[in-house]
Amino acid sequence: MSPADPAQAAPVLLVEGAGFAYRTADGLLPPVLADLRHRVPAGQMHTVLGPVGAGTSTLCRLVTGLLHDRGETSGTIRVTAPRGDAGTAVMLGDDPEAQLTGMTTRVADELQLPARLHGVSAATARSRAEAAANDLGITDLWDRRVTELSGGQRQLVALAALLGLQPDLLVLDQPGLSLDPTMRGRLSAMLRDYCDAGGAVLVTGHQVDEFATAADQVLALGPSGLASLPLTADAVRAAGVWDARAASAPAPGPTPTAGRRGAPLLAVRGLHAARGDRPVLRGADLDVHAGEVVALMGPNGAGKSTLLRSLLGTLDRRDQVSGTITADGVDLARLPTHERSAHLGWVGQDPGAQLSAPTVRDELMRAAPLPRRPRHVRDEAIREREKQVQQLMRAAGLVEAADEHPFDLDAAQRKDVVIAAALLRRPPVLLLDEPTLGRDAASMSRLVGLIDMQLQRGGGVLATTHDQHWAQAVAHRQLHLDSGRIS
Ligand SMILES: Nc1ncnc2c1ncn2[C@@H]1O[C@H](COP(=O)(O)OP(=O)(O)OP(=O)(O)O)[C@@H](O)[C@H]1O
Repeated sequence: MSPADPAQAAPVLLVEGAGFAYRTADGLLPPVLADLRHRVPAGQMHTVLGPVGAGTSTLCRLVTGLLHDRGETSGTIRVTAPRGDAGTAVMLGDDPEAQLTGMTTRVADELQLPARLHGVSAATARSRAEAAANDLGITDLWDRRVTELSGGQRQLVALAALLGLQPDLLVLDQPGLSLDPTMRGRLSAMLRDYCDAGGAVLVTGHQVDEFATAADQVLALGPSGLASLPLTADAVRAAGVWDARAASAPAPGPTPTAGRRGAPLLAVRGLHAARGDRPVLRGADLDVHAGEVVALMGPNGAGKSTLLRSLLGTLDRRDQVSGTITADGVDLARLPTHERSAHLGWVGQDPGAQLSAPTVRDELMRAAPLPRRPRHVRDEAIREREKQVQQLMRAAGLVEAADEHPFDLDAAQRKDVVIAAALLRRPPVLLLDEPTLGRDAASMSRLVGLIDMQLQRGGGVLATTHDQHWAQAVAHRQLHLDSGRIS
């Protein structure tokens, strides 16, 4: 057998009868993964899809050796280099906020750090970083500060830094999360080149996107393990996965025309915003009417989050904002953030930043202030809140997670907790930054259910998203932000 012969050579990734069970203080939990069998040969990209909770993220951590002390592994998992020695595997995780090392200030340093920490010479680390930045189209970020990147920019910088390690196996958990369609296309082309150069790639996720259609094999992860997944609409639906290629989301409540007859709930005119000395918004205008969902689309770094945060008044002090923001006849631009939040409910890109209670139920019970006295009024308000919380947890599919710590939930569920909390404050307009990230089919339906509750009570929604098909199916109007203006 010659290792040079790809048909005979050991696969880069061998998974043979593998499984994993997490350990808690009370002992081993039932296995999340059991008896998995699969091989990824050099030169191939395989995509494993499954609903939230199927274990796709656990699979990524298992094959990259990140779970040793978290529980019990069974079976064999082996990564092999082309010459037959033990190979290297690296993983890009699914949390865009937690991707970066936190040890550098500038993007150029962040891109070189992993290679430098693995003993690669300074000159080689730099040339690899330059090549990766070039391949991913992020050379313009080279001199930027790491803290000043948008969500999508962070994701690409983290990936470029990992590429500097030249791993045999690249494992990517939901790499399309936070990326605009152009960047998703560019990344999947880059992964193909990586395979053509002899690497192997394993991508996991909950959605059929560019990474599934570009893969050599697509598999579904379900209760009975891994099985080949044909990318037909029926098979994808049966696997519980969201099909980002087709507009299959149920549309939410009231028709836009009904709401758009009256004055808008929110009117934004001539909004300018600069992050430090970098102009981002250059005179953006938009309206949100009662009963409508407005989707705000635009490339990574276009300024969608900047726009939402300008409305709420939560940009940094050194950032400059001007323009008028009118809600219910009030110019919000003159109000401090806590007063704006009576008009605008906020669900940011990183739901973790908005969670503080030890359980989901507590988070929702505390979402809006309750009267302190007299006692009977407070008791009545608590009973009413409990009813609302129960109803929202049912709509958000959170009943079983009521007593869990919000940080133990997956990213989409965490976001649903924050949306439910925002709904309890009954804001006229709900601002959702990337609500579609990381959702499977069931979780997309629950999102529409929550949005529908806001519309049914006469509110409006302004949501940023990179999911064009979701926007087509769910939004009553789509706006495009580019070069600081909205069209
Ligand atoms: N704290 C900050 N300081 C300075 N510049 C920033 C800061 N945060 C973001 N930026 C820059 O402002 C621009 C707009 O970023 P923003 O996060 O609003 O974009 P976005 O459209 O939401 O992007 P994405 O789709 O990737 O989330 C980008 O060039 C980004 O690098």
